[in-house]
Amino acid sequence: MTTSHPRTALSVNVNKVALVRNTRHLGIPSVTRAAQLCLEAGAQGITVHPRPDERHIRAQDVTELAVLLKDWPQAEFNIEGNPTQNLMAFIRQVRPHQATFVPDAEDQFTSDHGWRFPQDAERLKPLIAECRQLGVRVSLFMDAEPAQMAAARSVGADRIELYTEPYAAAWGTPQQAVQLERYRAAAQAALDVGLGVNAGHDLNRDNLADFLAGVPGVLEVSIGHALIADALELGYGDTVVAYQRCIDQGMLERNS
Ligand SMILES: CC(=O)[C@@H](O)[C@H](O)COP(=O)(O)O
Ligand SMILES: NCC(=O)COP(=O)(O)O
Repeated sequence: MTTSHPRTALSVNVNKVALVRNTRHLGIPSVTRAAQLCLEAGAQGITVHPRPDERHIRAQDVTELAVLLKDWPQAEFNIEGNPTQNLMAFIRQVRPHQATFVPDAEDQFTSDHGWRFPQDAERLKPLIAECRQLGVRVSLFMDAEPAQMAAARSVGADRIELYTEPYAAAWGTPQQAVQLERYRAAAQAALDVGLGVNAGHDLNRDNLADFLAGVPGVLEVSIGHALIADALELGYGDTVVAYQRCIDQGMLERNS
């Protein structure tokens, strides 16, 4: 499966749709319906993070989304998780476009840090190699540390995903410019060693444009928590359109 996107791609993370669904045995809201509506509105991809405790995305959701995405050949399926826990079984079964490796513990509240090198190198190398043999691109969830990017490349990753919570927490405060500079430098270091750059965690309609205006070469943002919260008010379609406008605004500012 191949994808090409001229602008930063929006991958909608549907974890939180599953979280609400799982509080009853009625199958609503539907995860596949949410994904379909987001894709119809112009989202370029769907992200899930099936955690080992299945608190939100379940194995069946991954299978059903993979079937849905066959009707959307230009859209990307991105599965996130820890490859030393449950992620690799999904990758072997579904062969998504992208696997995002995240170093979460089994009971992690939410993702809160990236891989660390050299500590994580040896256990990641064979898992990255296996994904690439399966035709699956690998992105490593990373803190905005420029010095870590060469090591991420040398273990065989195609891309990194910058963990954006520290930027999101600083947005609108005097620390915003300091954080943006960290992310700019980390993205540039990644680009310099041949890595593609993704970004995600706590991005929202307020902070997204400034991020893309300040950070070079972002190929994809994956956004879930804030986007699904917005969709409760605006509906999936209008929400995706609103996030695409933020992306366009950020890229316009970057290029002007
Ligand atoms: C890797 C990342 O930043 C997201 O996957 C985030 O961890 C979402 O997971 P939850 O929806 O379980 O918080
Ligand atoms: N990779 C980040 C992601 O998929 C969504 O993170 P969030 O927007 O739910 O914080």
